[in-house]
Amino acid sequence: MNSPLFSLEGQVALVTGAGRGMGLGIAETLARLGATVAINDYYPERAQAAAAQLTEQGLKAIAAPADVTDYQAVELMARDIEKQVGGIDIFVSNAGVPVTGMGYKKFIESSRDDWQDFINLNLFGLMNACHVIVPGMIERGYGRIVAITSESWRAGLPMGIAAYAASKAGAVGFIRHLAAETGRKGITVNALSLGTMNNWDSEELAKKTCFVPRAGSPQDVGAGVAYFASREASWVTGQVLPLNGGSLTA
Ligand SMILES: NC(=O)c1ccc[n+]([C@@H]2O[C@H](COP(=O)([O-])OP(=O)(O)OC[C@H]3O[C@@H](n4cnc5c(N)ncnc54)[C@H](O)[C@@H]3O)[C@@H](O)[C@H]2O)c1
Ligand SMILES: CC(C)C1=CC=C(C(=O)O)[C@@H](O)[C@H]1O
Repeated sequence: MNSPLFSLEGQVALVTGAGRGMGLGIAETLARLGATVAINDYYPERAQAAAAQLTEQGLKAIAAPADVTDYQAVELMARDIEKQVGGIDIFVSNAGVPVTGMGYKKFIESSRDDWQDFINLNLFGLMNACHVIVPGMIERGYGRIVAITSESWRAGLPMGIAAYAASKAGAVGFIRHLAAETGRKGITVNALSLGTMNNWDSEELAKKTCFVPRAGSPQDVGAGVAYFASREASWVTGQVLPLNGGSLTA
């Protein structure tokens, strides 16, 4: 019998920063589609609680704590996931808000240390994991990579997030090149670009700025990732899908 459309049965997915927020929504969606999900987070107890939340619902999940900005920690994490549940078929790079917070600051008032946190997480965090995970995907001839970026990579905003936006733009440049280098090996690499989401007290802003007048949810993000992560999306690569309720249309 053919599997149902968009089934991820038998596949292993790693989602970074999945202990809460958008990442947890992504992990739950992929698990509901049948994947075994490795829940990464910087905070081990957060990763464990999220994995327990999913397994209590009868879904397949394990905790995979690590700081994604630390290359060696990512290597160890990937090896451990492989040992426990098998090679990683789907990688979602979601961790993007530093554990020190967004630290909103006008660019000229920010320091090089402030910039470093964003670049380390959104650019090196993504590159570390891809460098570790892609060789296994190439060996198996299959892989799906999804990076979570932010509409701030393409829209100038006066919110004091220039370094964050630059790190997200860097991630978009990177995924396009990785897509070009891996498309012939059965791997697709795409990004979802998020607008105003519902975990940052931004419902009022979203009501004013979105055609669909609400902030986006972890379930909205999970559904977008599920498409890119599916076998069915095998001809979609190097693309960025805006997920923003219509707040930006160009
Ligand atoms: N929430 C929004 O409004 C919004 C808007 C646009 C884009 N985004 C993007 O969506 C993604 C998820 O955001 P969120 O709002 O759910 O974030 P969040 O802060 O609610 O959760 C992110 C998780 O990532 C973990 N994390 C942080 N640094 C890490 C590291 N070095 N290694 C491993 N885990 C780490 C945190 O511990 C946290 O549990 C991010 O990439 C963010 O940039 C969010
Ligand atoms: C442009 C707007 C929809 C927007 C972009 C990026 C955000 C982010 O924090 O990453 C949002 O807060 C949002 O306002």
